[in-house]
Amino acid sequence: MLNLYNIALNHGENTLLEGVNIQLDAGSFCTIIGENGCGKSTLLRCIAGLHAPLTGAIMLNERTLGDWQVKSLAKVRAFVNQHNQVQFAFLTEEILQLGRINQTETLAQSTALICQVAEQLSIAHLFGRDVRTLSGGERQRVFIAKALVQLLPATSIETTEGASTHVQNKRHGDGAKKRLDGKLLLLDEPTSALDFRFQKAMMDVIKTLCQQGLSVMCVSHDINLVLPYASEVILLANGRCLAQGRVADVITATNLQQCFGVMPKLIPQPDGVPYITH
Ligand SMILES: Nc1ncnc2c1ncn2[C@@H]1O[C@H](COP(=O)(O)OP(=O)(O)OP(=O)(O)O)[C@@H](O)[C@H]1O
Repeated sequence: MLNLYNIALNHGENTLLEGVNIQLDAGSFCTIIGENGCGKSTLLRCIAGLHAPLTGAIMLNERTLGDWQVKSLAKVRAFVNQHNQVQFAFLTEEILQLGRINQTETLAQSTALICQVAEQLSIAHLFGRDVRTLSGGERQRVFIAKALVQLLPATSIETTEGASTHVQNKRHGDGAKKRLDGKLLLLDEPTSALDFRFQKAMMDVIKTLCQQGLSVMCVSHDINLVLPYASEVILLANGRCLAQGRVADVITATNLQQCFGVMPKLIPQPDGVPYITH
């Protein structure tokens, strides 16, 4: 659903990205890992349309980004920035409503979806609050919720099954997976401000949406948190893909040493994804 061909980007004499090729399928959770300043956010921002690459092409659902109409693109691609600064006195629910700005639906429909997503991400109690007064973690959850509100169909409802919750289509039931095919969520360090409980809760919500066809690209420094959820990994170094593919193939001591310049210890785990420590 997402293809990057030979992406390069410079800033002055500095090469920020070079020769980046990526293919992402529907339902994939791709995590991007690499040292500070290697170009992870720059890469996400290119896909988000905030930087124009010097060379190469980015195609979403087999259409070049530049060929998309802005409103259509906003319904299938959402970006959560690393820093969510707000200049004006928006209420939490107003931020979420911005996620539905391109939809042709009634206020009741958008409000219903917003309430469901807010409930799922445990931010409903923040309605009525100026987002500038929220804590870092509360604000991070609000902006991830806004991105989900932007991508989800208005008919989504929230259900609870045992300990886990998921968003499911009221009318189509088990046809849920089809509904999010072709939709892309770009996350730049989405759990950096979240506490122990919400880190896992957030990852579980996103995993469930991936099972419904959502594709996710997620930059994170919290390797041990994200790797168990990742269907694929990109190791970025100096703006180039050092390695990319399945976790088992990419997450090796040698690759990580090459990426970060320190030799890690990989402790085997029952799920096959090693715990990485110094
Ligand atoms: N507007 C800019 N002007 C000059 N240099 C920039 C600009 N934006 C980014 N850079 C540089 O590009 C490089 C890549 O930045 P980027 O934010 O993509 O890194 P990152 O891998 O996301 O890092 P981190 O892990 O610290 O968030 C860095 O060296 C950064 O200083």
